[in-house]
Amino acid sequence: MHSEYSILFQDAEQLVNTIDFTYMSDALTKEEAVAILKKMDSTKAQRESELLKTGYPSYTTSCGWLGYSDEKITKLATEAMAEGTTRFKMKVGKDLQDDIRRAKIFREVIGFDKIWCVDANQKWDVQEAIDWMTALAPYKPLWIEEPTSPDDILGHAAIAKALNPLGIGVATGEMCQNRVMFKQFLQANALQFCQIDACRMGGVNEVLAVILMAAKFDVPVCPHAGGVALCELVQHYSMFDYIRCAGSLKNRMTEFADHLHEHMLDPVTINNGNYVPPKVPGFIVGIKPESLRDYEYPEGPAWQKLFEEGLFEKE
Ligand SMILES: C[C@H](O)[C@@H](O)CC(=O)C(=O)O
Repeated sequence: MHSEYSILFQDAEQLVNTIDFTYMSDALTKEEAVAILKKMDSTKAQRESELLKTGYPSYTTSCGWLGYSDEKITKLATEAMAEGTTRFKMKVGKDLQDDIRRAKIFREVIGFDKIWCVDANQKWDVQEAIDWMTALAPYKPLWIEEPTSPDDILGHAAIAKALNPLGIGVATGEMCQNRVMFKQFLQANALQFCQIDACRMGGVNEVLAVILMAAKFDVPVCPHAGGVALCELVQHYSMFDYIRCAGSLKNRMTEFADHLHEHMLDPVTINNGNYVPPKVPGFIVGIKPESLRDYEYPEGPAWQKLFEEGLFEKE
């Protein structure tokens, strides 16, 4: 793995020099970042070999999308457990009684020994989020993701404070574009799970800054990956975080959304609920030429079929 992750195995000073610390020094200084990396150096090879053996923990969102029938949730969660998955996320926020019923189904299928999280995708106001999650607390969600506006840092802090006694953390970050926003979330104790997104952040350097800040605040990084090719990209960050920054897998897991991987040149592999470290060098995602050809708008055969079936009208 070392060859594929060479940039991530640079010495601490070299790696830290790739990060812009402007606006960050009240949360993490360059010297603190170097110290975090150096502290992990002596044991990083051991964590690298562990990852190569067992992989990195994933959680699945693919069983709990809004609109899935009770039967579909039961079927998919049962199948996921049979494949070794022990961490799950369910979408919430449309109807409370519907969420309570689906939460009950989830816990009946997976039990209370598995990790189960919920995601509201920015649906609620602050007090509404607190009330709604209080009603779901008996089902023991590890976190509520995006409970309110992704820009409302103080709102997230109020929700986190109110839900803390119930053992529910706040997760957010998929809409966060930069290190300054994450800095404030961390300083305000407004998130307990840091969900960097590989494509919404301003590049590798920006993500490395947030991973190092999260390590300083001892906040687990659990990357968002519920979109096209995000799993393929973000797995690298999780493995870097484990090997060089956090050094722990406690409450750390990377989202796995099981769609569209068949179009990737090097699709992610999940084995027994864990991401298998990629073997292809580089931080890249390639889409198969045949997929690009078939889905090119509007002449690609996939679009032509949709037009013929009347599902879409050609503009
Ligand atoms: C599919 C969208 O990107 C979004 O619903 C994914 C998401 O919020 C998540 O996976 O978390």
